[in-house]
Amino acid sequence: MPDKQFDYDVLYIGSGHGTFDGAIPLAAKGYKVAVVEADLIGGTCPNRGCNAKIILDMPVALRRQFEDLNGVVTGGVAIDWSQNVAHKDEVIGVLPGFIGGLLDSVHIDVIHGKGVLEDPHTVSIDGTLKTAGKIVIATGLRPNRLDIPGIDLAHDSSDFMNLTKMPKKITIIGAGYIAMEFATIASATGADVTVLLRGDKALRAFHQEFVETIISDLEKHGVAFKRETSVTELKAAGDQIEVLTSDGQSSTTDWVLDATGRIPNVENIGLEKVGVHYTAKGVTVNDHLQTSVPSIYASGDVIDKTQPKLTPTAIFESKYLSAQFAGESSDPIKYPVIPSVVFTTPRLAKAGVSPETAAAAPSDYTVSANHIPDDWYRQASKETLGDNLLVFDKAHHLVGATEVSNQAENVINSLLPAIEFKFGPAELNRLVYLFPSITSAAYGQL
Ligand SMILES: Cc1cc2nc3c(=O)[nH]c(=O)nc-3n(C[C@H](O)[C@H](O)[C@H](O)COP(=O)(O)OP(=O)(O)OC[C@H]3O[C@@H](n4cnc5c(N)ncnc54)[C@H](O)[C@@H]3O)c2cc1C
Ligand SMILES: NC(=O)c1ccc[n+]([C@@H]2O[C@H](COP(=O)([O-])OP(=O)(O)OC[C@H]3O[C@@H](n4cnc5c(N)ncnc54)[C@H](O)[C@@H]3O)[C@@H](O)[C@H]2O)c1
Repeated sequence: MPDKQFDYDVLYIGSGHGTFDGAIPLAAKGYKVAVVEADLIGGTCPNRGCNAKIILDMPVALRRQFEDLNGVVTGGVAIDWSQNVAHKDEVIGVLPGFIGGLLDSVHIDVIHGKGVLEDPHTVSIDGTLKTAGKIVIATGLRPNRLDIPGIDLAHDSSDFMNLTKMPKKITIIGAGYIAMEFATIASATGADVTVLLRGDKALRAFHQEFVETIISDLEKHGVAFKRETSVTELKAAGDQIEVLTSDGQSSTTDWVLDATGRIPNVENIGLEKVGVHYTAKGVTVNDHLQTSVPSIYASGDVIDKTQPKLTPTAIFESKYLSAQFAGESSDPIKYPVIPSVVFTTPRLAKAGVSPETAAAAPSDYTVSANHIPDDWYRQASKETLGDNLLVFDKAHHLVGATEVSNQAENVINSLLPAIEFKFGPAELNRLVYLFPSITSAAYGQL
């Protein structure tokens, strides 16, 4: 029950999904909760991550559908970038107020400013001290900055999403989620895009054959990929930027996106002073998301973890902590199957046991392969490329799926209950789906 010796029962540092999905139900149960936020309420995902990005991607995905249905649908489709950004701003602009309103509705104190740990129960916010029985570090990640001369000439993902005019020529450093998604958006909007890969692989956590499908499709759409090419320096060259690379070459571009990863916000928040352990990957926690200081927990992207640093993971963790703090459970955290998707066109999505794990243990798993254009439902939208791999255990339960296609995120989402709850024939036979639909197409393959 609420503890009267502190200002709050729980104080969260950061207001992203690692906080608010759990803080709101906790406060609704009568616990006294505070949220400290140095920037926009709601954190990265709504303001400069998932929500913002997917709005900019909507016309890009639509353009792809038009392209596929070319001949059936006639007339060109061009993306007006400034309208696209204006639309994004209109939709996400209200989100901090909306999320702030949800916090307010359950009497959570929102304190604006930078939170710094002073002791195991005290946080200072720009000089004001607040105490809490429990403190949650949910400070998230920030963009990595390459350590090369001239890096100040490069930009990050937030700058890209706020561009008022799409540059003619864009160079992207890195080949992870942000690089591939933003290369897709920029190219579809008319930019001449070059992606520089330090090694020879993009999207390392995904099935490489499917990653190559995306790369060759982007290449067909004009994106250049240069592998084994590290950037050594950026130089101002009039209105342009000169990009010097490890192969001794140099090229000019209008705009550079440094998409070399995101790093945890663990510095200058008092972790050393209070004794909270952390690594370069984030705050170290036990199986109750508790740090090395028992009254201090961590949630969301700032945790050093093996699970993907994504919004669904942050939501699950903040809800887990909420139930712990309310005394509803004392179980260690047990992560469900966490799906992930790269919003390129086509999309690349996956969940559960990977084809690589299955291939390494052929006595435990079987894998079935499906070519997307063979399915009549995908023929309806003239999808011309795409594949999936479905992984089954010995009892023929679906335990993993990975797909590259225009509708991969919806296929993987549809299959998720079967993977998480290990549906067998009895459960599968009880499920009927709206027909025709992507879900019925997805289950038709099992
Ligand atoms: C461009 C981009 C696209 C993305 N797209 C997707 C997607 O499509 N799907 C998906 O699942 N995930 C996506 N992500 C990842 C997703 O945004 C994160 O996983 C999610 O936001 C993590 O939530 P969080 O609460 O842990 O951290 P954040 O949302 O980063 O919140 C942390 C908050 O803490 C605040 N803060 C930091 N230090 C302090 C301090 N000392 N005092 C006070 N406040 C502080 C920050 O200002 C921030 O608001 C994307 C990320 C980016 C950058
Ligand atoms: N669809 C989604 O769910 C989505 C979309 C965008 C971002 N995100 C989240 O944001 C995080 C950050 O995305 P990201 O794309 O910045 O990171 P990432 O970790 O996915 O990719 C980083 C890329 O930079 C490369 N790199 C790293 N150091 C480098 C160096 N010194 N020189 C050259 N290349 C280097 C890596 O090899 C990799 O290709 C993701 O891990 C994910 O959690 C998710």
